[in-house]
Order: sequence, then C-alpha cells, then structure tokens
Amino acid sequence: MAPALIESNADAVAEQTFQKDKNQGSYKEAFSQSSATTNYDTEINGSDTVEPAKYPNYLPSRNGSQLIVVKDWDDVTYPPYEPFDAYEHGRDADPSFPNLLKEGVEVKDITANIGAEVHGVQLSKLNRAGQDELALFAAQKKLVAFRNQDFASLPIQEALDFAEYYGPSHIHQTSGAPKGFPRVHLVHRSANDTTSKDFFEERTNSITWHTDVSFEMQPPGTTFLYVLDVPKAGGDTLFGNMAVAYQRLSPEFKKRLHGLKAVHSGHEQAQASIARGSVVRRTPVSNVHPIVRTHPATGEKALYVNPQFTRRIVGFKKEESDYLLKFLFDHIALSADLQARVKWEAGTVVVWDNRVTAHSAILDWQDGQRRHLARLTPRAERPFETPFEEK
Ligand SMILES: O=C(O)CCC(=O)C(=O)O
Ligand SMILES: [Fe+2]
Repeated sequence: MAPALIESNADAVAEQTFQKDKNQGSYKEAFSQSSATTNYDTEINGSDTVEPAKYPNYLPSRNGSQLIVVKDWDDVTYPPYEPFDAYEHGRDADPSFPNLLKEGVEVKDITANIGAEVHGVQLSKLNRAGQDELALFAAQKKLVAFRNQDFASLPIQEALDFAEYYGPSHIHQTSGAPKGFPRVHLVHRSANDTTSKDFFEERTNSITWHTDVSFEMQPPGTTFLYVLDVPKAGGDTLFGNMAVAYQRLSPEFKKRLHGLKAVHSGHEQAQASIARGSVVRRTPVSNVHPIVRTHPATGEKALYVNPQFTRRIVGFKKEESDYLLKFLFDHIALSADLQARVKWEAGTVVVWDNRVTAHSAILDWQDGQRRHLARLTPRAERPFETPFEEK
C-alpha cells in the first residue's frame, strides 16, 4: 500500500517514481516521496489555523493556477512543449565576475566540491552583465546560496521576469502554483500537516535524489529556489555535484558511458497525480538524453541520470540497464564528499544549475511548522554530449 502521506496530500511537488503494478493495473509508489509536498487538502488560501503563512500570495491555489482534475489525457490545460532555441547567458559572462561579486561581497565555499554562500549581493538589482555572470557562477559552483534577498517580497511577476531572462519558465505538470502564476512551482507543507509520521511508518528515509523534470526535451538549467517559511530546525536541501561524480569514474568506465542514452519518463508522476485525484496540466512525456551531458558555458561533463525519472538505458537489456543504473544511482547517493546541504534562513535564494547537479529535499522537521518555498524554473537547451577526453 502506498504511504498515507501520498494519499493525504493532493499533490506532490517533488518528483516521484512509481511502478506499474501489472496485476492490478494501478500504480504503486516505488520510491520515496520527498518532504516537498503541496497540500491542498488541509489548507487552501491561508486557512491554516496553526501558523499563518508569511507570504499568503504564494500559497497554492487550484483555481488561480487553472488547475484541472483530469481523468485521462484528453483534457489537459497546456499544449505539449515545442522545441525552442535556448540561449546560454553564462557564455557571455566575464569570468572575473565584476558585476556580480563587487568589492565587499563575501563568498564562502560551503564544501570543497560544491556550493558557495554569498553575502552582500542583491540579486534583484543586478544588471544584465551581472545576470550573465550569475549563470556562469552558478554553473561553476553548482549551487549558490544568496542570503538576505528581497525576492520573496517582490511582486511575483518581478521575480518571474528576473528568472525568465535565463529561459522560458517550465510549468510543472502536477505541482501547486500561486493564484494567477502557474509558472511558479511551489514546495509547501502546512503547519497543521502531520503526515510525516505516516510517511516514516512506510519508509526508512526521505531522500529522493533527482534533477528537475529531466523527462522534458529541454529540461531546466539555471534554477531558483527561495524560502518563504522555514521550520526552526531541519528542512535543509541536499545538492550533489554531478560533474565531480563523473570525474570520479575511471577512464575506462567513463568511455563506456559515453555514447549511452537513457529514457527519462514523466508518465508515472502524472499517473500518480491522477491516482490521488489530483491534477495533470500537460500530456506527459518521455525523452531520451545522453548519460553524460556537457555544460554549454563551462564545457564540463556531468552525469545526467537520476533515480526519480531515469528508467532505462537505450539498447541495454532490462537486467543490464538496471544493474548499471543502480551503480550510478548509488554512486550519486553515497558520495557525501561531493554533496552539500543548504540551511534555509529567511531571505535565502538558492541559484543552482540543474544540468550539473542532483538534489533532494529532506523531511526531518517537527510537525506543526510550515515549510514553504517557491521555485522558478527556466528551461534550457536539449542535453547534448561531447566526446570523451583523456585527462
Ligand atoms: O524541498 C526541497 O528542499 C527541494 C524541493 C525540490 O526538489 C525542488 O523544488 O526542485
Ligand atoms: Fe527538485
């Protein structure tokens, strides 16, 4: 049986993987749902009795975001995505970052392999050159936590306009959105939500490594996540450096991975949403991407597979594919030496590059506290690969 957490939440923001139960013709959850859930059932538009949201304009709304409940694939809100020419602003950046990291700005690496924390920059005030530098800086550091930002207090449209410099927003197929802003992806667990207990009745941990919506033909690149309400302790987000994960492999193993492609599927996430009586906004898709992708600004190669959406290596038999993917997923999950966790505090905006990282929410905070974040998700180029190079 699926954990009660799934059943009591109308929508799951974090991507999930479900397995088809062939006998029943229904979908069963096969992997953990992360802590990132949007709960329509217990709270709509701020009717929470425990602790009001600091940013009620960012609470999930069904009507405002034109969500509809669909029972089959005929009745969807948005048409399929068409290919578009992505422009990589990181390529235009001055690598000495004169507009982003002006004198007095403090940059502290979070770990040796991934992440930086920055004080003294106001993202919303960056000029275009500074925005270009931000794309390159995020690609190099993989994730950057900017503290004391005004993003959450800006009109939502202004925050969206800032992010859309990097590419057209992704509209999530199942997640919640604030009223009138379907292009904002919400991560929300209300203060009166007590379903984590049920979750851990069924699961030993909540870690769900993924890269966002990798099933799309043109998945996101530079991505923004900012905090609205945060628990007193816990609710951190884990990030892993997938370029270092690639570099760690032996030359012979890397050579074998080059040229391989894998199927990434969004079908199960959509089906699971329908099974919960929730929403699907677009006909679900699968896409094939290279297992090693190259970053368009840095030229760096990175592993591009994740346990939430990557299903099968093209051309391999099932057992071969399962075996290799299990190794890669374990490699990503176990390599704490290429990971960092972001501790959210009021005013934090994390900018990360979804092309060269994986991440996971962590469900560990005490019930009775709201956790509420918003994600802006510009879409980028179709993943591509460049040949293996002997180092
Ligand atoms: O809730 C979190 O910490 C992360 C959620 C997430 O995976 C996302 O917004 O892409
Ligand atoms: Fe995510």
